[in-house]
Amino acid sequence: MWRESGVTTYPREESRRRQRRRGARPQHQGHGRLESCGSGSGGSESATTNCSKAHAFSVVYAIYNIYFHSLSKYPGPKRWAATRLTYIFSLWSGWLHRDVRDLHEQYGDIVRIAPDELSFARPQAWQDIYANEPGRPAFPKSALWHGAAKGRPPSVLNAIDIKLHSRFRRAMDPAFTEKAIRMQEPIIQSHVRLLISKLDQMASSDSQCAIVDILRWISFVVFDEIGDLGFGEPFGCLESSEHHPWCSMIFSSLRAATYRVTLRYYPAINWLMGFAIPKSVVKKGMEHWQMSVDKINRRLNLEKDRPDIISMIKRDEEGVDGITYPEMLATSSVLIIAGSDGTISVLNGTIYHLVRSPDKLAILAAEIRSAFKSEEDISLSTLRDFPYLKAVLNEAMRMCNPTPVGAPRIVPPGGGTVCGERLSEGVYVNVHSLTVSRSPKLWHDSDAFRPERWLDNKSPEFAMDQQNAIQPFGVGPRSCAGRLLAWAEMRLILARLIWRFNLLPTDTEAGRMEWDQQRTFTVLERQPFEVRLKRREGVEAMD
Ligand code: HEM
Repeated sequence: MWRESGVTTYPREESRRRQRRRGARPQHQGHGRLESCGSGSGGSESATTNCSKAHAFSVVYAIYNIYFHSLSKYPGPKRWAATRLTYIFSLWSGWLHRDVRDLHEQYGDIVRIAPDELSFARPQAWQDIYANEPGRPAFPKSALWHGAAKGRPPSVLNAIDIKLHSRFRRAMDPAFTEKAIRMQEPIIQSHVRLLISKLDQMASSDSQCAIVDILRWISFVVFDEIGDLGFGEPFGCLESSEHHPWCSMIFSSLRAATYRVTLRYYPAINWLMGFAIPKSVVKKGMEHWQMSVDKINRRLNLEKDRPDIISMIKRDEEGVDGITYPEMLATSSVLIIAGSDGTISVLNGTIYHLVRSPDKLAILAAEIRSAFKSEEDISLSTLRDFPYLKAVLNEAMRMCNPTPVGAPRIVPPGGGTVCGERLSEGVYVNVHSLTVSRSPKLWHDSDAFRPERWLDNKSPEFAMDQQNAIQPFGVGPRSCAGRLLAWAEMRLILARLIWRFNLLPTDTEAGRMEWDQQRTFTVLERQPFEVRLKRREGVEAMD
């Protein structure tokens, strides 16, 4: 390692070695090459002149960005600094998370990844960007990335104004406390029980062993749970063993939403969006919204004291001390997405690593199986005190971060300081989650799944690990509202799976899925993952 411009960098050879170790990534196209206009054989003279002017402007703009912009002093490739296009093409390819990680390896822990954006790979940046500090609020979200869609009411996720957002959080937070989750436990347990019984049937029907796409089943249970808590009715995924159209729609729309957002970087061509998006996609989006409206209306007509999230969110039609009906509509849709995506990815990632690390799985199985005589004794309150279970999930969140690209913020009017660097208003900043999760500067044996690093009595080799480098639930006023619920669900689902089944690898194509070969469109685009499930000896089949 050496230092350049006050920023620690890796030798390029080390960077190349790491790339080789991770394996070649699938080919993708369009990497930051600016299209040349050319004159075109039949083009008119004026078109040629306009094209030449545009070309000249692009060149001047790129030169300005590279050499004269206030961020020029920061390291990074010229191709990324010259125009936003390189970033956008990388984002569209689904490999932005890995491209930026490679840039950090090559250029250090502060890298310029667009004319007006810096990526940070230092733990301190979490505090500086996302936390409220005395006399200085957290950096805001930007309208570009998080602005509400036209004609839609604001939700907790896209409420950019600080006061509006804090009204949302004051109204919602009571639905996510320890006490609230205790009240929600019977609903959560009922879905986990149905999951286990469905899997048990599959394991029984095929000589006590079944190959299952565990990602699919985790998605079913998480969607049913959050649907029941957030909309007042499950999606019925477990019952039908199929994704409900609402859930399938989310999967297919995230990539399109990422593409759409990037057009906002170019307001002059943003209008193209109307033509670029196929009518069928627009229609599906409207059906999706209508489905949410119908669901929430049905729930609001149900009894008030059903212990779910909806009943615990404070309402106020004046919008002063609670959230209004339209805000509730927008927020409950968002809750289903925010409340499912991370949990599904982390649980899938946990199982992915456990089946590849039988020694760790054996320790976890011993911890869980020795503690409970009966599966029905497994409850949220008992699982809180299981150190290895907690360590396994923490390590899975490090290795399998559901949002490896991070969460962009914008420097507010008046400027701001991140890691000692004074930045002017309007600069985009981000902590790059993938890099800080896997950096060998921050973690011992950084690319290996080692839950032991999170134990109180960890071995000295992990003493220098910087555990505050990862913040899977974010930091500050906009950090995850549902983190306690996420922990509760993850502990319960994993413990009950392991209590009943032996989880084994399988040599099918989906069983050989490589975690780091998954693409990211804002969140991870998960690939099917198969495992073999075998009911433990001595455990009776479920009714
Ligand atoms: C392992 C699972 C989860 C992870 C890793 C996770 C992670 C995160 C992160 C990093 C953020 C902040 C995003 C940003 O700063 O832009 C966030 C926000 C949020 N999460 Fe989660 N989350 C998880 C599960 C849940 C669950 C179960 C719920 C409950 C329904 C939930 C509800 C929310 C909400 C409402 C926000 C928006 C908070 C705000 O803007 O004030 N999350 N989550």
